[in-house]
Amino acid sequence: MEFTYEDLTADEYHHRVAVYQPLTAALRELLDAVIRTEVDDATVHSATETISEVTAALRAQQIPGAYGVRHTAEGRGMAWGNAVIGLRNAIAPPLTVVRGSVTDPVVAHADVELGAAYEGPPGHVHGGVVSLLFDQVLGEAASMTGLPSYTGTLTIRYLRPTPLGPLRIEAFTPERDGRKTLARAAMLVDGAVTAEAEGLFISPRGMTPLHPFAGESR
Ligand SMILES: CCCCCCCC(=O)SCCNC(=O)CCNC(=O)[C@H](O)C(C)(C)COP(=O)(O)OP(=O)(O)OC[C@H]1O[C@@H](n2cnc3c(N)ncnc32)[C@H](O)[C@@H]1OP(=O)(O)O
Repeated sequence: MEFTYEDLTADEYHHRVAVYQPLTAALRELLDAVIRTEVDDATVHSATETISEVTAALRAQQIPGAYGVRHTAEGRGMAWGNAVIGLRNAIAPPLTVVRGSVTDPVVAHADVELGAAYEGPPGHVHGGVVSLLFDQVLGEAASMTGLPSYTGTLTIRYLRPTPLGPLRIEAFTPERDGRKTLARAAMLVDGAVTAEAEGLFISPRGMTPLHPFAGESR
């Protein structure tokens, strides 16, 4: 698993953010609209054709596989295809993980609003999506020293259904032992905990440290 160095100036980086963020936001709106629309069949057929044309236009020039996890010389992360935080991934909620310091009581947190695309039980967040969000926030909390850490184990306790809408995840790392980090997190809605997670995150043998993580994920 290789991280990719992308030789971008800060201006080029911000330019790309300005180009792709609105595209992804528009597609995210489209996902929501497709789930909730009640227009007539002819309008749906016409929309399907229009979407196919847009897809063909974007496919005119493509990279061969997945986006990868890129980073710039300044240490800006560009996990833009990531399923949870990806700036170019409309499936991603998207989550912006805010990292503090490893000595803070809450080392990382994220606020996110989940809509119709994340439904499991009626009006509530799918259990797999709850797990997905926890995995990313815990992983980033564990990786804050700059050594990327991957999920070895992840246990979720679903205390009550999590309603769609705004929610917060708070993570902390009570134990760090060499390449292994124990991380815990809570999911909160209006200050009440709906789910808890605990995982062991492990940095693979021989992994090179990246720029120490601070601030917001991208
Ligand atoms: C950078 C931002 C991070 C974002 C994170 C997003 C979260 C993710 O989705 S990560 C993707 C999902 N996870 C994966 O794909 C991980 C797949 N597994 C692996 O790559 C490897 O098995 C990995 C890295 C976990 C461990 O491999 P390796 O470095 O060879 O471990 P190894 O040297 O055998 O063991 C190291 C220690 O960890 C323990 N260990 C290894 N694997 C596990 C495991 N799955 N569960 C519990 N403990 C384990 C070993 O017992 C050993 O402990 P000790 O040092 O006390 O003897």
